Amino acid sequence: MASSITEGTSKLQLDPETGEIISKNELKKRMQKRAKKAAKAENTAAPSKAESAASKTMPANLNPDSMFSQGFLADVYKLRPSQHVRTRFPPEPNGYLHLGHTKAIAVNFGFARYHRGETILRMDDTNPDAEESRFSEAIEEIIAWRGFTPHRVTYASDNFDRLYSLAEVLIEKGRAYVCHCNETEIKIQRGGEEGKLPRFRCSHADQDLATNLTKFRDMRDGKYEPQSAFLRMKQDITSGNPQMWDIAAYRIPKSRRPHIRTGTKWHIYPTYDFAHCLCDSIEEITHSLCSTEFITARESYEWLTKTLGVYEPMQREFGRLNVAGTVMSKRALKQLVNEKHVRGWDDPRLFTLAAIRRRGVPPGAILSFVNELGVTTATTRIQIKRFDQSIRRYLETTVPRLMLVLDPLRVVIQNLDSSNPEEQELTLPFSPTQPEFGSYTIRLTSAVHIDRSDFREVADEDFFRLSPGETVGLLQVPHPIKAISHTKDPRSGRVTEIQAVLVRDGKKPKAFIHWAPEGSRRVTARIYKPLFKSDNPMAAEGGFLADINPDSEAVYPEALVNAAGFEDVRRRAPWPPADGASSSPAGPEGVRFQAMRVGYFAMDSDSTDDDAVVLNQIVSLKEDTRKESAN
Ligand SMILES: Nc1ncnc2c1ncn2[C@@H]1O[C@H](COP(=O)(O)OP(=O)(O)OP(=O)(O)O)[C@@H](O)[C@H]1O
Ligand SMILES: NC(=O)CC[C@H](N)C(=O)O
Repeated sequence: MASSITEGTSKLQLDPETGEIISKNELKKRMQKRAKKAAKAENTAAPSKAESAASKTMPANLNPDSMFSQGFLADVYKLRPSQHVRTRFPPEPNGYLHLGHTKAIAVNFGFARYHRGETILRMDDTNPDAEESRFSEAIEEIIAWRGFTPHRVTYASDNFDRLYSLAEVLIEKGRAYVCHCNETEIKIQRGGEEGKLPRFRCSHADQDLATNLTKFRDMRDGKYEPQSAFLRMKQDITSGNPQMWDIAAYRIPKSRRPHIRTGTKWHIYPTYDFAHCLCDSIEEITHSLCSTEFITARESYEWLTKTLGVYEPMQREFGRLNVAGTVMSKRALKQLVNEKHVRGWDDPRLFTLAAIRRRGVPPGAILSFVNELGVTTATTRIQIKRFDQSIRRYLETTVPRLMLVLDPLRVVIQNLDSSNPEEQELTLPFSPTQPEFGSYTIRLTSAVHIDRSDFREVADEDFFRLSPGETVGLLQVPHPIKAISHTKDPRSGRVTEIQAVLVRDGKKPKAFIHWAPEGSRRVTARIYKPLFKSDNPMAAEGGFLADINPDSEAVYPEALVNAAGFEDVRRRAPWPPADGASSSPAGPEGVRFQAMRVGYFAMDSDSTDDDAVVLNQIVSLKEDTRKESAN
């Protein structure tokens, strides 16, 4: 009995346009009808539709190695075919990592793994004004969640003593000087406002070595006011590359804020341009892979290691990953959090990695998304829906299925045969295609709950679900039900209950709907839409806050899910079982499932130990084409 139900329902298909679960034949008919209609409307397809169609046909799990075995990253390796590859991922601990960073993580960790090398996670902590320990802790933790294990975790500040000595060496080589010019003076030296006037060096560049050394030591010893002196590298002021115009190596920060690791030990801090390449050199990085905004910095990177005669790593740049329809800048995120437009840095509507994790996206899905995009030197700007589509594809075969009724409406089945256990005890598979996921039991009770949207008070020939006098299948139940009457709340006019019967000898219904038996577990379900209305919130009229979509979160506090099935899914979490998250303890978000006809869900961290379960929708089951412009 159970197996015949399983077989029967595995032939049912989701109508991607209406969200209904219908028979294969019915779907075929509908598809033919739509194809005819589409053929008539030829040449009218918008580019965004073409993009989404292309992404739908993309294979779910590309060979993860192809990113390294061919194309840009293979060429990078050929430029320096090292025996022992060592890369680094160098975030500044001044905020939370976001979706864009996943590309840099995948590139650096993946490149080293592919070449049997190793990756250092280096906190680029050269600016005490902006950095906090909580960010470096969060970065370490989220990298572990992504499934990557750094060879070592280092800090640029580990090398502060060494960097200081190298700065003195640079002075001794006559390739650095202490300068006291202000911003306006420097601008003039660099060709004026428009950069068209002749460039020249200031008189400080002519100071002798001893003066420079003394002044630099005075800077170190706190004898200069903030911004009254800085160490400049003596590069090539005639170069066409502004990164070679005697850029800063050491500075005295404006605020005297203690450093997260070295406290008040230092009055001076190395700049990115001085510290980054030298930390790469000290750590013997072979391939320093970063995003393309650092291309112009490559010349000074190479100049510095060469001039100092230290080990020379190779820097190469890949295109950034930008996401349309959201904000990722730290300043904007901070404002959204501080002004409580969202629940926090990990609000599932944001694109920080913490938010993506909380939403329930598995780390494996992120990797497969980056693989799909590939790596070149071109910037990739993706729509949120492309990311969602990739996650959907990943989850389709990796998580179990349950039925979740968001907005329950009670249906009394008048003629249930309680003496016939076969009619009541149903065994449901967790997946129609993955028998190893197993099954769970559900009881067809004399009253069940369906979703309010699956009932219409007036029958309509285009509505295949429940309406008076019409039949509909309950997913996995052998016989369909027919609505015979319903009651309403006289004040609100809302339908309160439906009376129905099982139709034991009728035709196969055209559509099937999900349901929950009496005694189901009540949960709160949160459904998300994009947080912003436009594609480019930062450019929106009135600023990004004015662009917030007021309907970005819908909460269903009375949702119902079958208790036994849910408990089993929860007990066996994380789903997918081997998703790369093994180095980090499984959080509530590992409890993932497909709610049939509704979407993919994961348990939220707001769920409490006393069993109040909150669910987040990870992604809908299909792209929401009604809100094309908002995603
Ligand atoms: N959108 C992105 N796409 C690809 N790589 C990125 C992106 N943003 C940052 N990276 C890379 O991640 C690494 C660490 O970056 P870090 O956090 O210091 O950058 P950032 O530019 O300050 O980031 P943010 O976007 O948060 O301001 C760098 O190598 C950088 O090239
Ligand atoms: N070269 C790089 O990877 C740059 C890293 C550096 N933390 C930054 O400012 O983005």
